[in-house]
Amino acid sequence: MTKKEFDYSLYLVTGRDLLPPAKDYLESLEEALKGGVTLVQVREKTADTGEILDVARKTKELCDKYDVPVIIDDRIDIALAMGADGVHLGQTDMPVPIARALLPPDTVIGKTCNTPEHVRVAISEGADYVGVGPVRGTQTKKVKHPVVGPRGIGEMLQVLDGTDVKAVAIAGINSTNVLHCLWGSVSPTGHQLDGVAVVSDIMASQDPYASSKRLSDAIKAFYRSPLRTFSQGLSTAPYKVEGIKTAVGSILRSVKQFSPLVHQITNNVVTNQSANATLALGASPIMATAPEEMADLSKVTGALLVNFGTIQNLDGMLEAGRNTNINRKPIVFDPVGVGATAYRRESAQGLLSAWQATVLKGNAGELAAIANSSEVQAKGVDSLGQGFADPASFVRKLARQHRCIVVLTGVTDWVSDGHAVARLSNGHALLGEITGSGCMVGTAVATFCAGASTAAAAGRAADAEDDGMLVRGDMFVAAIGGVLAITIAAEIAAAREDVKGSGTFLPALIDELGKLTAEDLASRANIALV
Ligand SMILES: Nc1ncnc2c1ncn2[C@@H]1O[C@H](COP(=O)(O)OP(=O)(O)OP(=O)(O)O)[C@@H](O)[C@H]1O
Ligand SMILES: Cc1ncsc1CCO
Repeated sequence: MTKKEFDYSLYLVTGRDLLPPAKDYLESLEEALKGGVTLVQVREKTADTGEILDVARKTKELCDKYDVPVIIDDRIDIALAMGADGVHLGQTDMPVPIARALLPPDTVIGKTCNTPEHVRVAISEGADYVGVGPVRGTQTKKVKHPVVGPRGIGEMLQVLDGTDVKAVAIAGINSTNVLHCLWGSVSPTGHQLDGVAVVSDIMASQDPYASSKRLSDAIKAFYRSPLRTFSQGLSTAPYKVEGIKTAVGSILRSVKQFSPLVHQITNNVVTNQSANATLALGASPIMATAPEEMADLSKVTGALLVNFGTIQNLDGMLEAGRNTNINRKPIVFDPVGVGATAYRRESAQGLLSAWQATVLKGNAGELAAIANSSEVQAKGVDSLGQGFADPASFVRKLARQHRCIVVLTGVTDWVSDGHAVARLSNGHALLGEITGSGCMVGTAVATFCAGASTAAAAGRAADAEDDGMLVRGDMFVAAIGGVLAITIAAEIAAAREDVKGSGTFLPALIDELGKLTAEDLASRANIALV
C-alpha cells in the first residue's frame, strides 16, 4: 500500500487500558473494523517492548484482513520490527526528518499539532499528515494544550492550503459531536478535515461495531453532502430577491402550521416581550435555563436562541447548544453587549467553540467585538457611531470565519451566508427607542429558523438516507425572514394613530406581528442582494 491510498476518515486510536471489563482487545478491534474504521493507530504507553510488539503484530495481521493500514504511535523500533504502514509522532517525540531517514521510504509519518505554528513546522519537516487538536476536553489523555475547538482546527487547516498534507482532528470526538467537528472546522478558505481520530467512543464501547458504524455513517454523510453552509444558495441557482420574498412567506406559513417550540435562554430585560413576540408569530416559546433539562428539551424544540444580555446561566447555554447540535436543530446566538466586559468576551468565545451556531446576530459594536475589530465601538449593549465602512464585506467574512449565517443589525440590516449578502432596509426609528428591539429580532430569527427546519424535517421520508446536514432548511432565508418580520411589523405599528411614542409602540408591535402575513412580507420587504 502506498501512502496516497490511506483513507483517514475514521481513524481509530487504540488503548487497551480503555477496554470495558470482559472485552478482548482483538475482538473489539475486529468489531470496529467491521463497523467502518478506515485506519488504526496502535497507542501503547505503558507496556513493555515485547508486549507492544506482540500487540502491534496481531493488530497488523487483523487489519490486513480488512485492508486497513496500521500506524504505530511514537515507537519507530516497533514500526520497523513489524512493518507498520506509518508512525505517529508527538511534539516531543523523534523529529520527522530523523524518523524518515530510519524508516522505509513509503512509511507514512504523522505529527501531532496544537497550533498553526506546529502545522507550519510539520509541513516543512515533510510530515504526511497532521493530527490537529485538542478539539475538546477528553478523559483519555491529560490535555496539555488548551482546547482549540473546531474554529481553532480551521485555523490550522488553512495553513495546509496548497499542500497535500492530510489532517485528522483529535480529542474528545464521538458520534454526538462528530458532525459539529467536521462542519465547524472547515476553514474560511474551504479547507476541510480528511478525517477524525476517535479513541474512547470506540475503544471503551461495549458495542464497538455499533459505535464505529454510527461514526462512519455520519462521516460518510458529511463527505457526501454538497452543502457546506447553512444556506442552499451554493448548491442551487444564485439567490434572487423575488425568490427570497416568496420563501420568507412560506416560512411564516410553516411557523403557523407547525407552531414549533422555540427554546430561548435570554436576558431578564426582554424575556416577556420575546415570549410574546414568539406567540404572536404563531410559534410556542419556552424560556428554560437549567443545564439539567437541556438534553430532554433539545429533542422536542424547533430551534434554540442563546442571548447572553444578562449572563446568569452559562452552563445552561453550553449544554443547550451542545444538545441542540446533537439533535441537528438551529441555534441563534445573540452575544448582547459582548464588548462590554472581558467575561462576556471569554464567554462568547467559549460558547462559539463549544457548539456550532447557525446564526450569529448582533449590532455593529457586538459583531466588531466578536471579530476582534476596533472599527466600531460600543457602550454597554449599544453600538456607537455610524457602523462599518463596508458592512457587506464585514458580514461575508465573519460568516465564513464562523461557518454560519451572520445578521448585522442597525438602521439597515445585513445578512450573509459567507457568499450572498442581503441588505434589508425596512424598520422604523421607534425600534431604536425601545430596549430589546435587537433581542426581538433574535427571537424572530430563531422562530423563522424553527419554522424552516421543522418544515424541512417534515418533508423528509422517515427512512431517508442521512444527508450529513447539521441543520436542515435554508437558514439564510430564515434569518432574512426573522429580520423582516420585526422591521415590517414595526413600520405598520408606527403608522398607527394610537401609537404615540415608545411606550405605546411596543404593544402595537406585538399586535402587528400577530397580524403579519406572507403577503405583507412580500409586498413591503425592501431587499437588495449586494
Ligand atoms: N432608526 C432606525 N430605523 C429603522 N430601523 C431601525 C432603526 N433603529 C433600529 N432599527 C431596527 O431595529 C432592529 C434592532 O436593531 P438594533 O441594531 O437597534 O439592535 P440592538 O442595538 O441590538 O438593540 P437592543 O440592544 O435594544 O436589543 C433592527 O432590525 C433594525 O433594523
Ligand atoms: C439593557 C440590557 N442590558 C442587558 S440586556 C439588555 C437588553 C437590551 O439589549
